[in-house]
Amino acid sequence: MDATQNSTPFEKGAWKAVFNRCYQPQKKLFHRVIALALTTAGVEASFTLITKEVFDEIADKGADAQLLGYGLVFFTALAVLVICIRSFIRLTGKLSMTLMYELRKESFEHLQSLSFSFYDNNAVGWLVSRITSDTARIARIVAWGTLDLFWGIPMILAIFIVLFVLDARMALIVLALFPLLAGVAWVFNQKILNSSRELRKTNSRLTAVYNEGIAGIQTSKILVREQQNLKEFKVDTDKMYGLSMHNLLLTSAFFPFVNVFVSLAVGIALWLGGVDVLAGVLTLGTLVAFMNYARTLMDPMLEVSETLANLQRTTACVERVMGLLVVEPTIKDSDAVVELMKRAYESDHQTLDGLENDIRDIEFKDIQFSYKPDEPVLSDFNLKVPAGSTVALVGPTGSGKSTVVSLLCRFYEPNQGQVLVNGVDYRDRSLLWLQSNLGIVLQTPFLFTGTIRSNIRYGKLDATDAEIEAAAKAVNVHDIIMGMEHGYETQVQEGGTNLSTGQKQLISFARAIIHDPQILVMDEATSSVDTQTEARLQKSLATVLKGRTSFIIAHRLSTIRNADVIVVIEDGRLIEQGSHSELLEKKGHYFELYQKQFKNELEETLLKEGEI
Ligand SMILES: Nc1ncnc2c1ncn2[C@@H]1O[C@H](COP(=O)(O)OP(=O)(O)OP(=O)(O)O)[C@@H](O)[C@H]1O
Repeated sequence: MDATQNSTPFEKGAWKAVFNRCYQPQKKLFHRVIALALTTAGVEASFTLITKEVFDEIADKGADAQLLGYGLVFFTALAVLVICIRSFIRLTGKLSMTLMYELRKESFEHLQSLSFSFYDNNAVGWLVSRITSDTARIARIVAWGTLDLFWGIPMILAIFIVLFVLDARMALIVLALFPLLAGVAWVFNQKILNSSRELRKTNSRLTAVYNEGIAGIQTSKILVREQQNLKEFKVDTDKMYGLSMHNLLLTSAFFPFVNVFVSLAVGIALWLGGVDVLAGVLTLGTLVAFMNYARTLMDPMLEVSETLANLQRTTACVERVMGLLVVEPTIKDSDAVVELMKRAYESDHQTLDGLENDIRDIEFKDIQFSYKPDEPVLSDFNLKVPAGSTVALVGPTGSGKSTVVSLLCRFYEPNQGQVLVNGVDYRDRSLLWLQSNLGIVLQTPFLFTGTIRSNIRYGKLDATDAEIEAAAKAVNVHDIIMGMEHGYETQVQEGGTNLSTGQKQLISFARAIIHDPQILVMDEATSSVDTQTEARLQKSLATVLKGRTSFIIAHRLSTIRNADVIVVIEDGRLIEQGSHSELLEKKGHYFELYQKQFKNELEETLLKEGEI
């Protein structure tokens, strides 16, 4: 199942699912919040009854009225109320934060397990919103909504019952007004709901404009787009302002309306009750109780209707987050492999799946692959590589070179055909075994926030400092790191903005080889590094590639020339394969490519080497 921006697979039962997920691990906390909500409702409702008794006592006994007992009960109830309020604020806050943490952790862990194809369909910004704002909203509404509903509904019921017990006729008259109030409140809520929805949409657009404006500031400046950006930004901010004002007007009209309405109910109670008190059929205490309850009833009613509206407003968030959590990774270990891994674990086998660890050869056999149906990217792709060889993948842009290495790394799996490791389909081996034997250097190096040391350690979490330095030395970046003020402890800023692309590239190279992978995948990316870094990379390459099976998307002639096998790909097909001299001799596609693309580079190199 796929959770894309445009569709959520969880249309029904999303609330039930999210509530179960939240409730099960936090049962105790939920029960405590519910107990506090019920106690608070009971205590609050009892105040009016105490007042009634005081009035009746005074009306009955005049100056002889005994009020001390009532005072004590009143203060005890007050003390209990204060303790309840303090406790529910603390516990509901704790519940809300715990739920948010758990939902975020679960979503994040789940996202990490998903396959690349999932990320092809879901933008990063959209996913970040799900993990941050949606989870926070859900946690808040689940925790505080539980409190409000378990306080509000029992309170409303208790007041209804007391009013009927006190005087059924008056209770009916006062309560007859409430369906009207509920109707008007519903209309207001719908209007506020619609305008809030529109407001949120505009806000998302505005955030996107902000993001683009800031992230793409350099491009905007170069293209002199600032004025246009400002114009677009103004349209959205004006709309946001208008919608916010509309929302404010609705809300500000709603509360005075509610107040007028409640006062009307209280006035009717006063009028009818007053006549009855004068006629001696109603006690003064009961009249006061009626007026108080009619007023008090408003709070739980408003709270419950607000909570229900919030639940409705949050349904879309719940569907999105739950939709995300039910997406299954498309690439995972089969049941048979899981069984193999279980047996290997029990027998303490050296590899995760109990099969041989040393890679002897890798073969792409009759591979057909497409990212989207009916748009083939690789067709009839066949290639067998003995261990220890360096394979250079060359070909025009978009020909399928990166796709070949994505399939090798099992980021995607072939639609047809097989990738065989030692003659065994890699789907019959543990995914973790394969990926822990891979070292990857991408075209655009990515470093995490943290120190340079921790970034290299990502490649082998238990690496010692000596191993980290050895890896850095192997790729010729040790002296660059030592030249920095804080050496290996230098902090890498978000996105590695305080390092040059070349430095990032070399550090990610050290990270890729620290765990001594059997297979190394490299996107050479000469375009993004300066000549000095290129020279460093070049120097280290011979040592690093030794004894490994390497797949290099090669841009540099020197790498291509030194590769054991050059594979020429065009339109997703392997059209030529051989060593540099073999392919030149053949005077085919590689020769043509060489003439067009690499000859200038070769001449420059030869000039440098003084050969001509
Ligand atoms: N994630 C993806 N989803 C859909 N199509 C993709 C995806 N990645 C690549 N493609 C398409 O597959 C084809 C091959 O792309 P690939 O990146 O493998 O080519 P390449 O030879 O590595 O190109 P370059 O040298 O420019 O990096 C291209 O048409 C590309 O648009």
